[in-house]
Amino acid sequence: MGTVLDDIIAGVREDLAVREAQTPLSELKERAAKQQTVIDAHSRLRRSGEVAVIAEVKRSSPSKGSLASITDPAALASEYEAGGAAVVSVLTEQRRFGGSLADLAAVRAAIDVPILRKDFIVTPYQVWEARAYGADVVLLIVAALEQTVLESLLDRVHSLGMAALVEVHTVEEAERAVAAGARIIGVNVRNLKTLDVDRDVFARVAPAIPHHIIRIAESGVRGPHDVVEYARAGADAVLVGEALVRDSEPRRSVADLVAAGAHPSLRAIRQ
Ligand SMILES: O=C(O)c1ccccc1NCC(=O)[C@H](O)[C@H](O)COP(=O)(O)O
Repeated sequence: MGTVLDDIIAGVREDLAVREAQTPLSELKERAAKQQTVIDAHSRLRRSGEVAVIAEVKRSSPSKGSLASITDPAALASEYEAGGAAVVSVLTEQRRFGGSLADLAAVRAAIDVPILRKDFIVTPYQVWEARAYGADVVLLIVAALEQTVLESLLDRVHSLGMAALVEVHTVEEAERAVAAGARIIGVNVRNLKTLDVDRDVFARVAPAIPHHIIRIAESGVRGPHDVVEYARAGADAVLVGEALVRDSEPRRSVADLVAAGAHPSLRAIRQ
């Protein structure tokens, strides 16, 4: 029996085959050429003395089922932007997360901060899709990719002027990400094979990531306290989904997380 991650990727590949049959790569490239220039995510994610917040648009998940209906993803993303999010993450996987490329396009039309296409990217076609629908950053999950595929996808992303959030869960995966040339590494404290969340994973894995690489703590943020804990363990940024989509005041909650990450007590640690 496959892991949750294997099952998700099998579904992603089936859906991808349908889209590839419907939309030739040449059409995606034409659409990509009409997009505004890629927005630089690096400079937004590493600000001296501050922890950046990546706020996620996510309707459901394998671990929690339905989280929020999110009838207007653009309106939610605008709230995140107004609250001070450095980057907005949009889940585009449909089967397990309820997302779509239409969500990505709608969010792109509404906000000016960089957008992360959060999906299970296994082919260059999906990188072109991300750019064609307005993303500036894509997620590459080390556990889902052979090393040579990871390296060639990273090259494709960088050649388009985009950024890649290279996601790891173990020290070994972090070493693979560094060897592949990752410039941004996210430590997901959720094990994508078991779905267990263990916030201590970040502190164990982060030391394997050199300081010139941006370090992001992904998952398990419940409020400002977790931002501070991740910052103390070396995070440049945090990625937050569930806590924000379930919140009745997402703008204020993002602002609270941003304020926690900018607290003067963290400056000494982060400079
Ligand atoms: O969220 C899941 O259940 C999940 C399962 C399998 C693969 C990926 C999954 N989630 C993606 C993420 O890692 C999160 O959306 C992201 O890090 C935010 O996490 P959280 O703040 O805990 O919602």
